[in-house]
Amino acid sequence: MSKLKGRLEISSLTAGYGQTRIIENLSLTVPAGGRLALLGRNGVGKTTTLATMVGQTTRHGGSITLDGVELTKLGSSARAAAGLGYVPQTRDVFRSLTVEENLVTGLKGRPRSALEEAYSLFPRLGERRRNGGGELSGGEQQMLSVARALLGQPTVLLLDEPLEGLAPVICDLLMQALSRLSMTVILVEQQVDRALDFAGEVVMLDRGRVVHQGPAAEAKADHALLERHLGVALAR
Ligand SMILES: Nc1ncnc2c1ncn2[C@@H]1O[C@H](COP(=O)(O)OP(=O)(O)OP(=O)(O)O)[C@@H](O)[C@H]1O
Repeated sequence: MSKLKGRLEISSLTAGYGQTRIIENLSLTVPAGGRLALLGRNGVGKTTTLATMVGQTTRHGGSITLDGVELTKLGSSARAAAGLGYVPQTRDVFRSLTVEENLVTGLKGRPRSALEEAYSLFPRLGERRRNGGGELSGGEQQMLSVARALLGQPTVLLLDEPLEGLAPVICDLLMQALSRLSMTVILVEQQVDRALDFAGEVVMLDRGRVVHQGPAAEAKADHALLERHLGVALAR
């Protein structure tokens, strides 16, 4: 049997935009198949952390390895080829292409029959395969964005606020689909309760630095911790 892939290790990472440093000396490890919630108040650097992993920021120091392969020396497309899948906050949907055409752009050389994986994960996309990307609801666009990333068969999936602006029933549907995945996932999310239910581990950021790291279930029960670092009060 082949060894499970997708061990991500970030060590002393400092990065930002040009000379502006947003994340400082950030270290975290996610085991192969692990699920990490990356949480923090607005503007603390969560998006910047994910964007740095995929090579879209200025890195000032530190390393990022995926299964021992140093990613920082690679460009964005080589990182994707190495196994990183990224669903940005902006939802990567081509509005002028149909759902199916959008999905085809994610095939990365795989046969067209692989599209059935996307339709089986999100039957709604199958029903709307001939609709334009611009005609979709916010929830359908998010499904499309996630499904397209998955068609590339990533070993690590990076999700930036996938639930933003979605109705609770659609959030349920999306989280159910995500919980069926077996790869490594880093989830940035403002819906703290859902993120902690999904993840095994949590990392909390404040002003670009790690201020808490530990099991998600313990964090969920520690209301003082959640209040201190996230400013949220979950229902008891
Ligand atoms: N392209 C950019 N150029 C310069 N500064 C930026 C850029 N993008 C973000 N920033 C700044 O970096 C800081 C961190 O932003 P980031 O989007 O990473 O935070 P976040 O934790 O993801 O916040 P949110 O929850 O609001 O998405 C903010 O001060 C933001 O203004």
